[in-house]
Amino acid sequence: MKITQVRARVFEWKGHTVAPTDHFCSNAMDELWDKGDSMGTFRFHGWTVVEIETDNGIVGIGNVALAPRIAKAIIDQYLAPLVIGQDPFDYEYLWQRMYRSTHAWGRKGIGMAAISGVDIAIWDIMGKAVNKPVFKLLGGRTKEKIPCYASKLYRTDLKSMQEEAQSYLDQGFKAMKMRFGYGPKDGPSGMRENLNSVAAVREVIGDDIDLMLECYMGWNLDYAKRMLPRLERFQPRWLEEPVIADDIDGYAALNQLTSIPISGGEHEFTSYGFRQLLEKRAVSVIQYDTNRVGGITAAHKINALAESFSVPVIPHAGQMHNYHLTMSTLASPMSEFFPVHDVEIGNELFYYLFEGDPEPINGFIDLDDNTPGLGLKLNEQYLNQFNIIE
Ligand SMILES: O=C(O)C(=O)C[C@@H](O)CO
Ligand SMILES: [Mg+2]
Repeated sequence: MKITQVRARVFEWKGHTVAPTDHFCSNAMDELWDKGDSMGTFRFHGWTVVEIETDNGIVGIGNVALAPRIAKAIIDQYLAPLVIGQDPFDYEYLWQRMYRSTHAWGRKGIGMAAISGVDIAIWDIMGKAVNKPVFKLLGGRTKEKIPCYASKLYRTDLKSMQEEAQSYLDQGFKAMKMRFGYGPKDGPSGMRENLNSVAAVREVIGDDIDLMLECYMGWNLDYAKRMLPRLERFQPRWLEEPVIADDIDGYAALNQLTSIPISGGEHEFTSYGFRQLLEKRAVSVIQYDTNRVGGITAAHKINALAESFSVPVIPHAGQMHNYHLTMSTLASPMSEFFPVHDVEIGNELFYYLFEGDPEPINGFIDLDDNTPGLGLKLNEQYLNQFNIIE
């Protein structure tokens, strides 16, 4: 079997969106005097869809969620010529070919995200070619079904957050993640706001539900050091990305500071990046996203690495490209799940683009043993609501 064509298309949402309100979610821009559209650091309303065709008619589908127009240009100009004419089963060779030939500029960030999209499509082809789901190619089913946590609870008024938390309980979720709205610039009153929001959610969910806390890199080390002891009484399952992704020593300091596990890795790349995080004991939970970290080929290696350090892997986002990895390793006890709703941040855009993602039932998702590949196809229903760049 040979790869004959690589097609990268950008899908930009032009349909209805919900605008985030002020203090919706702390983020890395909050430290600057002129934050500009700071929400833009994590809001993305476009996606790259990669379709790779083979000479026996199989089409594999991959995706990239970051900087879609740049990802498309990288795939078109650099990556497609490297994989066309090659056997998709040589996935490790093809990964190294893409990684090494773009190494000067591509090993982290959007270069690696573009490689991820191609790699995911290659794994989809392999699954379809042998008529097996991708998780069977990665080691098979290690759990009856995958527990997942509801991930939204952006900072709004506390009553709305409480109602939202209650809705996840009603749907049977046993874990959920909330976002902080305030950071260092907001002083003691912002600290109080942050603590009040956690108290409000805990009040509704009680002590028997796991609660994860997300900073999205919107704090700094000093602020996080002052917040962590104050948060201990809420017993969070983890505190996520308190500082910017490059401050690995900061993560390590915070991870040793209190009983609260520090999580990260959503903005880290390849097994080399994760080896650093693990060796420095910088994170207690690993959160790569397969569509950035280097695809399934890289994520599979990181799972093995994490297993040897006894650090759980709970990938960012969930969604099919991550679920197959979670299903096939004991290193991964759980998945994230973005509730389906109107387009707001962009995380939920995935469901407008693709169909086939499993719906959670009572806080669990399952994968079908008989659906070959990743099990995704383009969702025709919303195609006319996207500006599609060929
Ligand atoms: O789900 C996460 O971990 C994210 O970081 C999502 C992002 O949209 C910020 O909340
Ligand atoms: Mg996160």
